[in-house]
Amino acid sequence: MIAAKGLHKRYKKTVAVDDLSFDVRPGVVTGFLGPNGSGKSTTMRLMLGLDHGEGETTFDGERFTDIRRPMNHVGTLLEAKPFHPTRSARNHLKMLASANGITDTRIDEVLETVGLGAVRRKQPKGYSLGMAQRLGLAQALLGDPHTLLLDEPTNGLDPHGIHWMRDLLQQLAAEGRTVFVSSHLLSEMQLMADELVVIGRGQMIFNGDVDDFVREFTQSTVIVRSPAADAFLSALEAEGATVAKGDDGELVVSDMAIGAVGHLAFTEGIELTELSTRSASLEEAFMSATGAAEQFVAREPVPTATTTGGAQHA
Ligand SMILES: Nc1ncnc2c1ncn2[C@@H]1O[C@H](COP(=O)(O)OP(=O)(O)OP(=O)(O)O)[C@@H](O)[C@H]1O
Repeated sequence: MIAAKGLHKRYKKTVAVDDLSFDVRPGVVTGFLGPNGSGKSTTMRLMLGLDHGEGETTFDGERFTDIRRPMNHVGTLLEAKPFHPTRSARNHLKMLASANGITDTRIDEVLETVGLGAVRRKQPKGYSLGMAQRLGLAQALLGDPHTLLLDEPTNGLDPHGIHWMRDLLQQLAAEGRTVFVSSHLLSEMQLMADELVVIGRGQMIFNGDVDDFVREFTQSTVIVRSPAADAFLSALEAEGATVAKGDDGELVVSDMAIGAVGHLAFTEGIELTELSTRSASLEEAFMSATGAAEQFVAREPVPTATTTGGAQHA
């Protein structure tokens, strides 16, 4: 269990983390989301006491800096390639292992777990970003910790690697560990995380269940198909619903519950061939929740003369 209380960090005029408090519970994957520059990495550094700031974080009741042999309790991955460039992956882990009373068998075990068994004697300077992330994860897992704190672990991984990472983190959580992981891959997070901490400009936006986040920040719609679509559209609008008609004739109904839509069809004597709900995605919820808190907003591309058809051929 992680308990973060009153985390606060200011860089001169910038408040990077603004009085954040949250709990991360064991047994589930908790995703840490926020737009670029919202303070995720700073929060994670504060949690580990690697940055000066206010507030306190405890891991199963203890501050990270007070834990004897922290690798055996809290595994961390904060940046890719934090390795000596010419020391082999195995030697890198061996150095950490011997300082923490971890056996050679465990080193080979974690290298196999992360898929680096075959290249364990290679120097990390020859590693791709994805391989470096795997070595970073091996380092985090080395002490068989009960808690994992991972900043963008899927960064640089190919689709197979991302899938593998998702399965692994879910398995580690199912074993009862506390898994706190940041990522910009929202579709992946929707599949991987059970709970979320969402921040914007250093402030808490949401802390809770993924499904509740999607429900709170989006509107699910009701999809209707009917041979009398136009007549039903008018009836729905007369009842105050907002209705959009798709090219293929489907009606997308907002502001009315599915039961009320079905009841209206019944009272109007209109036949329906489909009546279903469409839930919004985590990405839609994230956009809606963090839109106002986005710090870096790109300008719309300006069309050039050639793309607007302004160029004339002689
Ligand atoms: N060493 C630093 N000096 C000054 N400002 C900093 C420093 N590190 C971070 N910041 C600022 O603090 C804010 C939060 O940055 P942080 O890197 O924690 O965000 P993030 O959510 O991890 O971003 P990203 O998603 O882009 O990785 C940003 O405004 C950033 O510019």
